[in-house]
Amino acid sequence: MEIDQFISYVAQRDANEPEFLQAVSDVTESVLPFIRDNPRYQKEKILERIVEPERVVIFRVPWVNDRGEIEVNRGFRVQMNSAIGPYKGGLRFHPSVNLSILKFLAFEQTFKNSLTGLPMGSGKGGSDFNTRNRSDGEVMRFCQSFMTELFRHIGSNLDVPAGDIGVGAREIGYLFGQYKRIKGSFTGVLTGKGSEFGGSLIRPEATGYGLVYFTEEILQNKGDSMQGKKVTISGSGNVAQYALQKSIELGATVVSMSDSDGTIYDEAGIDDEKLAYIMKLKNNHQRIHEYASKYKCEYLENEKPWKIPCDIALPCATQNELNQEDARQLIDNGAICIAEGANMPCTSKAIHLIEESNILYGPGKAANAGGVTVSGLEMSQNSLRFSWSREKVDHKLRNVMHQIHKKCLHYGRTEDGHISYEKGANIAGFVKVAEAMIALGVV
Ligand SMILES: NC(=O)C1=CN([C@@H]2O[C@H](COP(=O)(O)OP(=O)(O)OC[C@H]3O[C@@H](n4cnc5c(N)ncnc54)[C@H](OP(=O)(O)O)[C@@H]3O)[C@@H](O)[C@H]2O)C=CC1
Ligand SMILES: O=C(O)CCC(=O)C(=O)O
Repeated sequence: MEIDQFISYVAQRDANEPEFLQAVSDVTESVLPFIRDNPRYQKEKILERIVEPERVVIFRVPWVNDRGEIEVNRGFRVQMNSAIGPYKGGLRFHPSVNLSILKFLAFEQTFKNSLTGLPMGSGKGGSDFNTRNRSDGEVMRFCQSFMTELFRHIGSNLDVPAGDIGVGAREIGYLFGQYKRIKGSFTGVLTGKGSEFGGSLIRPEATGYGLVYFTEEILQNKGDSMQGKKVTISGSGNVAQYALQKSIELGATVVSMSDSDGTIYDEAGIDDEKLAYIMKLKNNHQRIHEYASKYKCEYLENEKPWKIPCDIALPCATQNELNQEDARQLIDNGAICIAEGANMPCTSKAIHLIEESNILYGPGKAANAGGVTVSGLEMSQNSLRFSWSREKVDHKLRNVMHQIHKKCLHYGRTEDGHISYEKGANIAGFVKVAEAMIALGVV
């Protein structure tokens, strides 16, 4: 089968799902030639099966706001693939959430979770609920209503959600509280929990730290490192904050952060004290432009950070935030590496340009796998009824990122001898799930 043929087969069934089609197309480009060389995957129709979620649940989420009015949101859970373990993946609360976005995220999660080497299948869920400008009481009532339906579809051996955009420690706490209340039992049904009630140390830091560990791996493979590099980061949420913290710890200078209103450009570099201010700001749902007023740096209203000259760009906000033009600008300004903290932040055209330009590219499913890795470790600790130290979890995280890098090298060599991390991550993620699906029969 040709790539175009397969994409039109998927497009016929999922015509109104552009983000999902984009993710499928990116993966198919790497995986289809590999399948041609291994015809049993074709005979078993693995690709046709892997793009079809095992189950999708869509539900009504009615709740009462602070003015006593009823509001209604839509809830989703996409249970994508359970061949190698229980469904696992975050919940996103953002007004843009729809089925296409959640299916692309769940699809990416299939390959990412496989790459970690841990026994986790894939899923993703969420709601079009906007947490911005909502009181804690409103967020709590929304989360309770959301879980009042979701609880019947999840379980510690069935489906274990976590956070994503708009779902942090506060939301996970409310969701877990409601699950525990309805079920009357205390189980590890969510990850990213507070450390007081079963959460793993290092989970908040894990995606950002893992991203920088992976970036350091791909640089070291070229005899280079983060030391002394100028880094631009987009976003200012969970992933961005800890990517920044680890980058400065490894000797880099980070000069930007952003939110959906604009970008701050601090040429002097954002140090630990300034980061503490950003954490306080963002964790209180304020805007990043406040930083520019306080530290008297440049604020680029309604702009992304990609025109700022840098060595390394770490997109950590959202999908399709770095397009072909942005990639061109980064390359022309001398960037040597782009590694994805967000899921699918680079458009397909941007990826093609980056790969053709031979600068280093760390695809999200490898580079941001640290978050779900520590979620997997949280599940292990919950099963053991035990908590590991920060050092132990961090050591395991670092080792998983090292192993993911090795898998990318193994499958990522191209005909001209260079390493495509895109190809390597897609094929390495695919093989484990495909083998499990074959072993489990046609289910
Ligand atoms: N949390 C995790 O463990 C993992 C997260 N990821 C991915 O990382 C990315 C960031 O997630 P996370 O840090 O957890 O989320 P947060 O909600 O903590 O932060 C999201 C950040 O991205 C910005 N943002 C969100 N949507 C948009 C948009 N449409 N345009 C511009 N900026 C936007 C937000 O700005 P604003 O405040 O203005 O909304 C905020 O700064 C996502 O792609 C997520 O899927 C990947 C792996 C694991
Ligand atoms: O920790 C998890 O289960 C999922 C994290 C996540 O949503 C992701 O990897 O995109």
